[in-house]
Amino acid sequence: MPGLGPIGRAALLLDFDGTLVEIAARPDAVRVPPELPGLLHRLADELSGALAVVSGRPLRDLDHFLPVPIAMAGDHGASLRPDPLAPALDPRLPHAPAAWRARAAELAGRHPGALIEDKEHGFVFHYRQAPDAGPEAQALLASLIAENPEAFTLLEARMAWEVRPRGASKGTAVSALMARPPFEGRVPVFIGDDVTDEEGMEVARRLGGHGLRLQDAFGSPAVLRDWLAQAAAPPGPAGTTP
Ligand SMILES: O=P(O)(O)OC[C@H]1O[C@H](O[C@H]2O[C@H](CO)[C@@H](O)[C@H](O)[C@H]2O)[C@H](O)[C@@H](O)[C@@H]1O
Repeated sequence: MPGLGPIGRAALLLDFDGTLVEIAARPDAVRVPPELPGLLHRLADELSGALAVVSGRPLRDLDHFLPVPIAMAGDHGASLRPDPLAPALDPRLPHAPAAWRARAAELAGRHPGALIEDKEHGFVFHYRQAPDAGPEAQALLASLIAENPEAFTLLEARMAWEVRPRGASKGTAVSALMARPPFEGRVPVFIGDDVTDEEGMEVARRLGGHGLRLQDAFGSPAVLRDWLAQAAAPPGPAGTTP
């Protein structure tokens, strides 16, 4: 990738869905290339640990898809685990009322293909396989959030609407990561594909780094993975991580 300077000074902050892996029909149908976890592990080693996946996904999903000890921020910054070997930090954010989720589930039940994904503090209404449900879901969730707009906000994602607590975002995750070793003092490079990534990109730029939109800088997750593979040390014998 042109113009970023030596990779060794960077702190890499990578979105997951649509950036490291291609978008799939459902959240659980995402395909992780078998070499990706090992590649991220090697890159993290190369950067003395200054690599984090910063995702809207819960940490449990990230651990499932990427079973390697790297820093992670999940739930759009609401779950932060800067030290891969320590428990996640507890940001004390509010939890969306069960009644809101029940109303959303009732709407999803009327639209075959729509589904609800639970998060630690909120939930997502996915309509990729039920596109007609999108506007109705947006209206319903906006009306629910209007009951407590100081605590929750509605986030537009790719063919999905997410009820998210205020007080955390990919921007807050980037700030928190960059304020501590091994990220501190490095040049943040945030790479994402979605509107939900813009706050992360903005903070990376504000800190003197780069906020890159995958579509403009790489074109596709496969091209990004190739670039990361070139930046990483080669795998050890039989594909093991050195
Ligand atoms: O921040 P990210 O790592 O990009 O996560 C954003 C959301 O990604 C997932 O949903 C999206 O990807 C699904 C699988 O490709 C796709 O089916 C769905 O339509 C997309 O919205 C994930 O399910 C969410 O929890 C993340 O917040």
